[in-house]
Amino acid sequence: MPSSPATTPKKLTSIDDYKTFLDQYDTFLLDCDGVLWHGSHVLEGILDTINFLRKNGKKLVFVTNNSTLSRANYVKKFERLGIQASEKDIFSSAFATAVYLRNILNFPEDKRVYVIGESGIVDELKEVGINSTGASEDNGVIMTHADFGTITFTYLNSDENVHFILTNDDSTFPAPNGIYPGTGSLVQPLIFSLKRQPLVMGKPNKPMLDCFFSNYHTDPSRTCMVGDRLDTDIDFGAQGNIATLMVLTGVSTEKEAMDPEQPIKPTYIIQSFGEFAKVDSA
Ligand SMILES: O=C(O)[C@H](O)[C@H](O)COP(=O)(O)O
Ligand SMILES: [Mg+2]
Repeated sequence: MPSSPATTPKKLTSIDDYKTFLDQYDTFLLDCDGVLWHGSHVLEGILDTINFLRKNGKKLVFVTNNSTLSRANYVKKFERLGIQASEKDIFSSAFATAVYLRNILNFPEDKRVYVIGESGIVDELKEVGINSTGASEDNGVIMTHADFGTITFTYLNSDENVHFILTNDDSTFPAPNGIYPGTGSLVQPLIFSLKRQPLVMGKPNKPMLDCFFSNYHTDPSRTCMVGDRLDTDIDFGAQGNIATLMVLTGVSTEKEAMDPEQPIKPTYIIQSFGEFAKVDSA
């Protein structure tokens, strides 16, 4: 069950609000899609904000449910977009999935995973010595956002010992020209036909929580999760017992966050993470 502050989120609107907020935290866990960028389009003010925060000694860590790239390829994407990043500061749902299969499932060396998805999960599995394929002699099935054809159904339906794992189950994701169905939406026909629930790795679930908090040590009282989704990013932060800042440049809305019926509430709300660049020029 999500643990979240019952209090009403505080909306940050002035330079003084921004300064007071920033003074409270040393480490920021940054979601990527909908906070830093839409696809490969970096949002306004983000580069200046990142440079300003780092200039002021703040630590930035990237925590994304987007499993399309390995950490190594995320480093290349960050650099291409003008952001310095190293693999140790990147936590993706593909990395959390690989860690889970290796350390928790102790995935058999002689078996392979059937992946529906992109190079991110294939490369991260390879990093931990797990081979993947699209053939039939496998005993694990992982999906990211891609076509969930009948082969997957046949495979998962044939043997209940076949692990059914999702890197993430986001219902949608923010792209440069709109919001599109995410992994969680694309897999519904399979869940309905199989009458079986997958194990989900990404935010806000335990595999991603364990992957981050066992690999990255930070003072929770001086750490803040920044995200665009209430049901993944803000819930992830709440379960990690850290403060949360919701931006309005992605999927969740201020109305949803302020709804008295909303069980998962951010500590703070801001229009965009790029707003903090204004503190530097104030
Ligand atoms: O379907 C997806 O891949 C996710 O919705 C999306 O990419 C989320 O990425 P994040 O906002 O966690 O960076
Ligand atoms: Mg996001």
